[in-house]
Amino acid sequence: MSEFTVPTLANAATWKDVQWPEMKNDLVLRAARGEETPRAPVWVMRQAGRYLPEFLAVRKDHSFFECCQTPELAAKLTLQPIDRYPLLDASIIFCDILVVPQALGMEVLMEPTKGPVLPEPLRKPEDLARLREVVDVQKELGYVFDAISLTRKGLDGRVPLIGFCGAPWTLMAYMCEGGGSKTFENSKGWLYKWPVESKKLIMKVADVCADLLVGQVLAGAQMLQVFDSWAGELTPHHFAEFALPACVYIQKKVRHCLRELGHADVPMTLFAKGVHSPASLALLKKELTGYDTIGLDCGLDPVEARQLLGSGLNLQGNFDPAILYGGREGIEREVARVCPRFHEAGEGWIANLGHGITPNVKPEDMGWFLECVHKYSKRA
Ligand SMILES: Cc1c2[nH]c(c1CCC(=O)O)Cc1[nH]c(c(CCC(=O)O)c1C)Cc1[nH]c(c(CCC(=O)O)c1C)Cc1[nH]c(c(C)c1CCC(=O)O)C2
Repeated sequence: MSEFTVPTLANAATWKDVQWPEMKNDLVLRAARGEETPRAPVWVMRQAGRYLPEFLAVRKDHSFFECCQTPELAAKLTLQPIDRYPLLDASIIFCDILVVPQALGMEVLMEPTKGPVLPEPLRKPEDLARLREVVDVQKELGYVFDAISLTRKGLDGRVPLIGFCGAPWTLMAYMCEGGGSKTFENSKGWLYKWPVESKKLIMKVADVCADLLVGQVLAGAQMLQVFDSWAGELTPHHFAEFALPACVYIQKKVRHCLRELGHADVPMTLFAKGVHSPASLALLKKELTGYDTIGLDCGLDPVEARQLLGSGLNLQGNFDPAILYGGREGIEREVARVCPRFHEAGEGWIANLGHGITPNVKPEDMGWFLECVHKYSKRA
């Protein structure tokens, strides 16, 4: 008996009959499989969002979660950057990591100035009883799957579609804090006060994350990324004890379920932001986590990271998001500086920022950044 339960998904039997448009650009999939590509494929975390006027126009009339939950809107927002920037090599589904706490039964609001707010955070182990015992991802998150299928059609093979989820520790932090935090007093408090219950919570979240990713693949996602945005807040010991094992569990469960469902494997990326200690990076080796690609934030040098991460693993990243405030010359100079570092690091490379694109970036500067990556990432 396997430790994993395959989720019940509406298209578990029918996905095989769907014929997707032929891929015109699969560079990112090739890099994610470890192939050396003629230039680095490029996409940008949070590429569909607040810096785009066409996004703001849609958001004027619809709340954030309404956008996530309405497949037509989510597909439209996902396609906006692809329509605007023909130099993008991947799309990422418009959604949010906080749909998983919602699926577990928690209320999540997106407040204009504060960001996410969870009005009733988990403050003690007894609060775990408030979470749904079993989560039917098809029922709770079927809208994500519908958005994925619609988007894949709308992409018409232009670029691959990435599905994603938040990592369990990052989601636990939101669920225990009730929103963003500077001190992480409640979530880290949990880890020290109630390590056993913390693991229970993290693994409960991990199961839903894995089911969500499996559903996304069956619906048409071609690559997956797990966002552990708050991994760097943990001590290396807690990262190894709580955060990383849950990400590894997700990787194993997703691949197991895809096999059981007769679906081909897909490349998986782990973005553990802020993880810089040599000991922690050494734990991210391919043979230890099973992820194909590791996302680097901009606090790491690609060559140094490669030494610690070992071979057989692709790197993603890691331009400073502030590069986009650097003007045309500044952008070009920095892209020209960073590309050789990735070439020296070797093996597969997917160019990206080291964290999400920030508000107030001028859309034309994003376009120039993409042009520069196309030019300077060419292999000699
Ligand atoms: C931590 C985290 C969240 N969400 C996400 C993360 C992990 C990545 C990271 O560390 O940045 C991931 C995410 N959020 C969103 C996407 C969509 C796809 C993409 O364009 O990359 C993705 C991949 C849309 C979004 N998620 C959010 C917006 C802006 C909301 C709005 O329109 O008001 C978008 C486009 C809101 C959000 N959602 C979250 C926060 C903290 C906020 C508020 C601050 C902010 O705006 O970035 C939680």
